Amino acid sequence: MQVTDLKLQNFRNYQKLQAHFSSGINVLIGANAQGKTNLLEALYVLALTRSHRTNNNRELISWEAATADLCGVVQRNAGTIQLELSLRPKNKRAKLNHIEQAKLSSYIGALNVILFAPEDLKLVKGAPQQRRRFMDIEFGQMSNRYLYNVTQYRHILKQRNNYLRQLHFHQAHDLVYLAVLSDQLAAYAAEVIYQRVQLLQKLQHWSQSIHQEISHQKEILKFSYVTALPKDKLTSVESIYQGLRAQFEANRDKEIRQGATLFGPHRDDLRFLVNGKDVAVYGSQGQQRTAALATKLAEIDLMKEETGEYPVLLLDDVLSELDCERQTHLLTAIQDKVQTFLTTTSMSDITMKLIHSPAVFRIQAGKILE
Ligand SMILES: Nc1ncnc2c1ncn2[C@@H]1O[C@H](COP(=O)(O)OP(=O)(O)OP(=O)(O)O)[C@@H](O)[C@H]1O
Repeated sequence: MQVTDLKLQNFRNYQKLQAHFSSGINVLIGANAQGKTNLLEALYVLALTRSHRTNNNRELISWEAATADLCGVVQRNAGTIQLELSLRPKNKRAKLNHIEQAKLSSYIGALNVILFAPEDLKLVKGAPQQRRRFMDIEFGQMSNRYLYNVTQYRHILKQRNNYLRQLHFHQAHDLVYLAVLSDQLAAYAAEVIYQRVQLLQKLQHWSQSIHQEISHQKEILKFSYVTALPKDKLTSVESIYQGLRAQFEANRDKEIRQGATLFGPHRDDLRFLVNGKDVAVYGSQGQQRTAALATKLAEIDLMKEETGEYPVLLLDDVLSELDCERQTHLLTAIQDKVQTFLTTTSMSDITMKLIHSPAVFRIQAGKILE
């Protein structure tokens, strides 16, 4: 799929923008603080209805405005879709082909994007939240079922945590109600965990071959899903559900004491193994970056496998973070295959040579200079 046109009104430092993009590599070039990342962020927000940089809509709306409007035309195999998103400080409205979508989950998926920023190179070593977020964002775009289950899970988790706190402070006493919440939570959690395990297996398949190539066939990358449940319980939704119910039951007093849910997808993690060793613990920085790069590139192929189309790739200043060999891998993997938006303050001659006929956009103070 590709974004052919984008219109922005009062989004960050873009008061008004109208742009037509190439189906290949779009290079957004400009000095610092001119709006390159803001433009990538606009595409990300248009796809996912939320930003990767903030949870606060107010920050996305230009300082002097009350609403930000984003409109994009997306070319897909099945035809053209127009996406419209209107952001206010406390709410948002999304339309597909002029029809308002009551649920954001029916809007998300019309445009699939993969964002790759310098902090993604820390995916392996960074905090567990980063890896959970990675799974939720990417799998949520690939699968409506995942998106639905993870949204419901978060909703019930909030309720259950509130109720555990009330029990802790003796403001509530009904343990039957807690059991009902535990059951509901275990049901959604089981779906999320099962799908994570399944999709990670597929992602591993794609990332292994990319990783082997970058490491010159010397290393094998594997993913391991980290959860408090025993591995043999991860084979079906039903056995995960039963396992979680048993955990909630066995740890009821502990959870009330702590006033929080201690088990479930919000506590799980993802580990990267290279030749059987945890690369976050034993790997060099280079190995950790290679594992992260292979994983991000594998997402492109997995998304194609799951949705039938390549996503749009957003590369925020990552080329400067990669050495020449990894840059070459990245650019050859995406070239002539995936529509890409790439921000940079300057392009080296070597990089420019690697990109076939790039469309170059000069960004200055929230404007694209022709
Ligand atoms: N809500 C907003 N309204 C108006 N301007 C904003 C808003 N939010 C951010 N900005 C401005 O956007 C600019 C930053 O743009 P952006 O993050 O896209 O930089 P960049 O071009 O990617 O630079 P760098 O190369 O340093 O990353 C800053 O000048 C900032 O003041």
